[in-house]
Amino acid sequence: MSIELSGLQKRFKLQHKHSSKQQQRDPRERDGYFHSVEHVGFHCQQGEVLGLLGPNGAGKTTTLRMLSTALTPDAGDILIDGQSIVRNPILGRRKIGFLSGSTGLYGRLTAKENVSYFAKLHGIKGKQLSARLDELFTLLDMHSFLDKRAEHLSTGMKQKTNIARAVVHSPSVVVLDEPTTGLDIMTKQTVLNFIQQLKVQGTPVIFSTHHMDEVSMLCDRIHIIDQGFSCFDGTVAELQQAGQHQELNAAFMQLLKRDTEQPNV
Ligand SMILES: Nc1ncnc2c1ncn2[C@@H]1O[C@H](COP(=O)(O)OP(=O)(O)OP(=O)(O)O)[C@@H](O)[C@H]1O
Repeated sequence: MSIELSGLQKRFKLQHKHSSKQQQRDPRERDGYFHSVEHVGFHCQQGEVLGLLGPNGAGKTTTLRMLSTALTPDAGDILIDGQSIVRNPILGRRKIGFLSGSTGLYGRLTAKENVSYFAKLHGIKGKQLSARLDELFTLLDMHSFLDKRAEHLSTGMKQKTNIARAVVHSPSVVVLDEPTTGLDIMTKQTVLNFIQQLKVQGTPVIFSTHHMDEVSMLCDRIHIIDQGFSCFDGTVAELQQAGQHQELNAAFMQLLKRDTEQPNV
């Protein structure tokens, strides 16, 4: 099981014309388009957890949305076990479990009904369904709120339900966009343990984060995107070396500083 992204590009047509020359322009705004992702590529193998890092607006969510097939790349390809999910998005939806920041739950349905509903859409039923639900509800510690309607769930309960929903069909690859944002310490730990469990099972996991503690705890490799470009790929030790700091936040900032000073390096 492996996933490989190469030469990804995505631009969005701008609605407004940028007028004043004094207004500071983002270098990615050109020819009436905003070039969110200019050149991004990385891979993730079986049993590997890849942390996707980058400053706000770098292009992480746009990249992950292409991975989830919600957006079609303008250029580049995404291969799962050698098969293109850009050319075959239905295959992509089956193979990838995607948690986005804005995944909505059906407010009138309970947590359990929400997850079951998505399982049934993937054709899971009967004993297989009950076993899978039970496994996920235990791993994500959801039993205490399964019968509450989604509209009455707390942020953490909603996030656990969203994660269960995203992975209910046992996808080959799991992609999580900032899975721990807004969670309390215990809920965050449950989510991190869940990612660790996926790793143990051999499922490649790609997740975006701004938290270096999660990176050092979980990630086999780190991929950094800056201003739409892939600018680093390596282990935690390699990031420390490249950024000339043991402390990961400092290494990250040093690396980006150097990267903006020498854009072609
Ligand atoms: N539909 C769109 N139209 C125009 N610009 C867009 C669109 N979607 C994203 N962008 C721009 O692309 C850039 C990258 O956005 P993206 O959400 O991928 O960043 P990010 O790395 O996930 O940031 P954050 O860490 O803040 O979540 C941003 O400048 C954003 O404003």
